[in-house]
Amino acid sequence: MLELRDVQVVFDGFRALDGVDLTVPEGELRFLIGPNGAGKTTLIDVITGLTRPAAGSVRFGGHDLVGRKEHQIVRLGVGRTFQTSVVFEELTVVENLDLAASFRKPLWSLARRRRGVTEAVEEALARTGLEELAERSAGVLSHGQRQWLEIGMLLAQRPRLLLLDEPVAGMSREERERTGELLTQIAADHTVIVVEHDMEFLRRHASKVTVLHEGKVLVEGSVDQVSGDPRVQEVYLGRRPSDAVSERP
Ligand SMILES: Nc1ncnc2c1ncn2[C@@H]1O[C@H](COP(=O)(O)OP(=O)(O)OP(=O)(O)O)[C@@H](O)[C@H]1O
Repeated sequence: MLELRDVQVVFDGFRALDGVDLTVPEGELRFLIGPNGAGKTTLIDVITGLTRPAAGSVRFGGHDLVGRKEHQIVRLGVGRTFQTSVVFEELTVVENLDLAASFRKPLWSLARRRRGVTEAVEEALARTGLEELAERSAGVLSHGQRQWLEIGMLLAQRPRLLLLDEPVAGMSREERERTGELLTQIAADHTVIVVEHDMEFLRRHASKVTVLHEGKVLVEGSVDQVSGDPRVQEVYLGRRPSDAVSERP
């Protein structure tokens, strides 16, 4: 379980997070939305140790995360994707997965490792449906396949909590659908937090949504509750039209 209490992040006097409380039980697929600058990425940065909060607590699986280094938080089972790609284009799909899997391991185990594909890599390939492309260079993947590879790289690190930043951005309709199914499958045995703007995607795949606004949790609930809430409609007015949550299909 992930639990944030009264988390504050201040950049040069500006409150990027202003008292965030958030509880995500184990095995939940939680979506995080909010207008530009609401604090979504900052929230992920705080959980993963990239940004240290000025106040508040972040607990995960019985551990206090505040003050820990990023790699220590990875070892506790927290993994994230970034908006920018971390895939090595000149390596194959399986080599990228293998490299990602080795990040969490101590050096001695790498030195002793047998040749061949580890169980974690095998599993990541199967889950993301990339088996057929395992030996292809990552540089030739389509945009969607590359995003799945990044999710696979995260899975290969065997995290318990996955934080995904806009995983369906730029994907085709069909790729978005597959990604939605993939996230639902992953959430069967992981806790997953997804930052996503695409309301149509949320309607199809989200059960619980947290809306951030000006560094605070504005509303939390089902997609229907959230999109029907006048406060949510108000904060999205005049912003990116694609974010207009009042639109109905
Ligand atoms: N390192 C930083 N230094 C100063 N200000 C920052 C820093 N990081 C973020 N901010 C500011 O904090 C606020 C929240 O930013 P954040 O990136 O968390 O928002 P977001 O909800 O992820 O937005 P977006 O949808 O645009 O990605 C913004 O006003 C941003 O300009």
